[in-house]
Amino acid sequence: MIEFTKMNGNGNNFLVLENFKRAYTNEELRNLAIQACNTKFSIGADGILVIEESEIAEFKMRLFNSNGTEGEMCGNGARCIAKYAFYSGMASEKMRFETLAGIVEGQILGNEVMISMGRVDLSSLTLENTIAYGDGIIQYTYLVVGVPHVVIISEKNCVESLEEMKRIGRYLDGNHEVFPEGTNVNFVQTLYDNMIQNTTYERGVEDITESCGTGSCASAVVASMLWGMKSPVLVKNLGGDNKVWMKFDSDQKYCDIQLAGAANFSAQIKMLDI
Ligand SMILES: N[C@H](CCC[C@H](N)C(=O)O)C(=O)O
Repeated sequence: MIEFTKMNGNGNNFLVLENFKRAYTNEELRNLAIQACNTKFSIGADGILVIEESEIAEFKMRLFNSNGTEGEMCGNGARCIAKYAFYSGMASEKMRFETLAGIVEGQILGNEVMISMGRVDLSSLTLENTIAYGDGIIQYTYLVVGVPHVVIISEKNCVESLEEMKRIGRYLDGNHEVFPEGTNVNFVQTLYDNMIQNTTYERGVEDITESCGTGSCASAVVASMLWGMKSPVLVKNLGGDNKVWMKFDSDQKYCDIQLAGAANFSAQIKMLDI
């Protein structure tokens, strides 16, 4: 029997698993993610968030996506883990934890959680790349915010439906010549002055999710660089809002990013039949 806590950040939902004594090997965690995240035959989730000991911070967060791959970072997941650590007495309101993408800082702010994502390297960022798709081309920006992200302006590329977003997402994620590690794909649209709509196809889930934290940050950076949007940018996702603060270096080569939004508990689960 395996005990999980189910949590979500704006509907981006995870099964939290403690693995302090390294009771589960990487292989077991991969298989567990594939099995437990299956909605029809098991519990269902976008991924498993694993908490382990860290030698350089208070604890370590790992993400195993629903297809069994391990992601380096997860913004919505980081908020959930911070809340989990706080409510289970592992950390105080302010904490530092390790991820494969480096150390992040979390702060509990009532029902919301703020995550300092650290410095994002923008030195190799080109805003308008093109790639062939069907009979035409797609214009996109590529940047890494902990994990790889493509940002596509929906209107400019005439992307209208979720089905089309999923098709484009799967096509780019699967194009390993251009994206050797695969990629998350965000579709962004301006709503008002400092407000955007962001819809994300997630690598590792191979589908559109309700929200993506690192994707919200990637889209906010692009909105700021392309449209001059001022920080903080309110990022509307299908499942709720994320707020993104950005501080660019004077030459725009680096950006310090903070992400805030909801993190909620939904269930305590004992998984049977493994
Ligand atoms: N949903 C996550 C991103 C997960 C990244 C994962 N899909 C990968 O790239 O392996 C977030 O809130 O930032």
